[in-house]
Amino acid sequence: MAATKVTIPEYRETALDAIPAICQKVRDTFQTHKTKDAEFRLVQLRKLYWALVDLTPQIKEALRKDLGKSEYETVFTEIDWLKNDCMFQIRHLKNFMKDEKLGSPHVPLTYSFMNYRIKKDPIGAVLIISAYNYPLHLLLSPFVGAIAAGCTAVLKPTEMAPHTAMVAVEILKRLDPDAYAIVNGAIPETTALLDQKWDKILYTGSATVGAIIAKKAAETLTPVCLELGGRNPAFVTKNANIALAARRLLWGKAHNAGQVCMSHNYILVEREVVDSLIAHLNESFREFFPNGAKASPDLSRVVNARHFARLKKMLDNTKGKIVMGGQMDEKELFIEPTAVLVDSMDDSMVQEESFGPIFSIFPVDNLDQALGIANKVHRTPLTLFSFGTKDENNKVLNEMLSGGATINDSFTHGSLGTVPFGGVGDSGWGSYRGKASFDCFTHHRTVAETPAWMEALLRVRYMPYDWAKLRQMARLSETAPNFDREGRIVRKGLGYWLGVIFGLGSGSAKGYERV
Ligand SMILES: NC(=O)C1=CN([C@@H]2O[C@H](COP(=O)(O)OP(=O)(O)OC[C@H]3O[C@@H](n4cnc5c(N)ncnc54)[C@H](O)[C@@H]3O)[C@@H](O)[C@H]2O)C=CC1
Ligand SMILES: CC1=C(/C=C/C(C)=C/C=C/C(C)=C/C=C/C=C(C)/C=C/C=C(C)/C=C/C=C(\C)C(=O)O)C(C)(C)CCC1
Repeated sequence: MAATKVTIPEYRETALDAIPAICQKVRDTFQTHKTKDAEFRLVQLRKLYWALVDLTPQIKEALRKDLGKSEYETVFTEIDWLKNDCMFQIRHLKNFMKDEKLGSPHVPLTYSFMNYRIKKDPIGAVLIISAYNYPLHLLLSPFVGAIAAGCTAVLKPTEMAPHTAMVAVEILKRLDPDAYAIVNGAIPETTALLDQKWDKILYTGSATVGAIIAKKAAETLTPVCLELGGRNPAFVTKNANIALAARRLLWGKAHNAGQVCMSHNYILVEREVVDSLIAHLNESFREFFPNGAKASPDLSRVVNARHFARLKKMLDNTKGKIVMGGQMDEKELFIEPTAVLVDSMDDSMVQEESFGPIFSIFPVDNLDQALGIANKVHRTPLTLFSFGTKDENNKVLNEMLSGGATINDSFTHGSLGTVPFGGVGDSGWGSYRGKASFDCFTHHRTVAETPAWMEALLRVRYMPYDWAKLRQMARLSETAPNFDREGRIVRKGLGYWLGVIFGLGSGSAKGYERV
């Protein structure tokens, strides 16, 4: 069957002077309360699902043009991913929206008639700004959460994937035009958007720009969810399955040409197994790319000449030795998955975030040294990967913090769209995906309701104050401590029970025996 010709409109920035009105409309629509209705949300999610199906040829073509992304990866990690996002929210929305009743242990007996509950309110009109590496996924995946939560939204796709940005415009045309809008452009347009008042901003991109967004949002006390990058380490000990570690780590740097904020920047490997790791990396390379990486239909290209130059500079400046790959072609924005054996952690290959198909390998004496180094390079990376024994993997998890982590693989924790995904510290604030996407754009409002018949029971809170009533209430709600003043756990001894029986004890720590 002949392929249907696909046309994608030429990229056009949104006029700067049109931006305030676009944002105002979205804010006004939120105030109509129509997006709060469950049926409205479901219809929008269903429309989005079918827009993804109907515009599949355009999406594939746009991603091919923007990133040389293979059709396989486009379907796997953009189209199917987003369809699954829609289906997950559609299936669970009514459940997520339900009030959560608060009972024991949050609400003591004395307060139990006041119907304490958590009501799920949409946070308002939100702004979603996204990055280039999964240009549709990173734009629409949070958006699915915003629709499900009942928010209105303005989307700002990355200008670095212009074809995808224009397909996103076509997708948005299928949804409610008053509730959702798209603004295209780069820094001036994003700055104009940030000048508007938002109820929440979700930003995916570099830490440098993340700081600009957070600072601007702070001026109006606007909450932000930041999905940033990091210099992610992989730990490989001599007890790991080295062939498996090599194959899985190579996948992490070949997938989307390593333009994955979660992929490893450097591998810290115990000296005894360095040669074996390199040999297995090369073996896996030949397996993945039997006709060479350049001829492979599966390997994406680097997004643009600026990022190509950035990656080339990292390789040009390294004092290390290339031990896998190394080929590149500027005309095609092609860089082979490339490993560099370095002898210093000051090397350009370690100090900068790769965000491409290149990474470094640094030999270490032991895991303690590896953890010391990794904590110095970046104390709170987005991810880490550990290949070792159970104890070694636990040690890595205990002694280094990261947004997410995968044991014995590359970013499996981030390859599933239904579990929370996010950074920590300077690799990100907040998370989304699955129920976390709904929660990200939802205000969890505690609500209580006091029945009129309770008035007599509430005497304790009214003036003139009555100490007897207070003591009575305290007796009902107080829990006696099972610890002493030194913080030691104590268990009830004979003296305590005799006290209780003969009315001498008071339920205090008096009469307890130390364990
Ligand atoms: N944690 C996560 O989910 C992800 C994080 N990233 C991180 O993003 C970075 C690469 O993505 P890029 O698209 O290059 O990020 P970027 O920060 O250059 O651009 C992201 C967005 O910010 C806007 N922007 C750029 N400069 C701006 C400025 N001065 N003021 C206001 N807005 C501005 C862009 O138009 C774009 O929409 C890497 O550091 C990577 O680690 C990328 C993908 C996912
Ligand atoms: C085949 C049968 C079976 C078993 C199947 C199994 C176990 C399949 C496992 C598949 C896995 C683990 C697939 C992994 C896929 C990874 C993906 C899609 C990665 C996606 C990465 C993304 C989207 C990255 C995003 C990056 C971002 C946001 C960033 O830059 O930060 C059975 C079930 C056993 C039997 C039937 C046959």
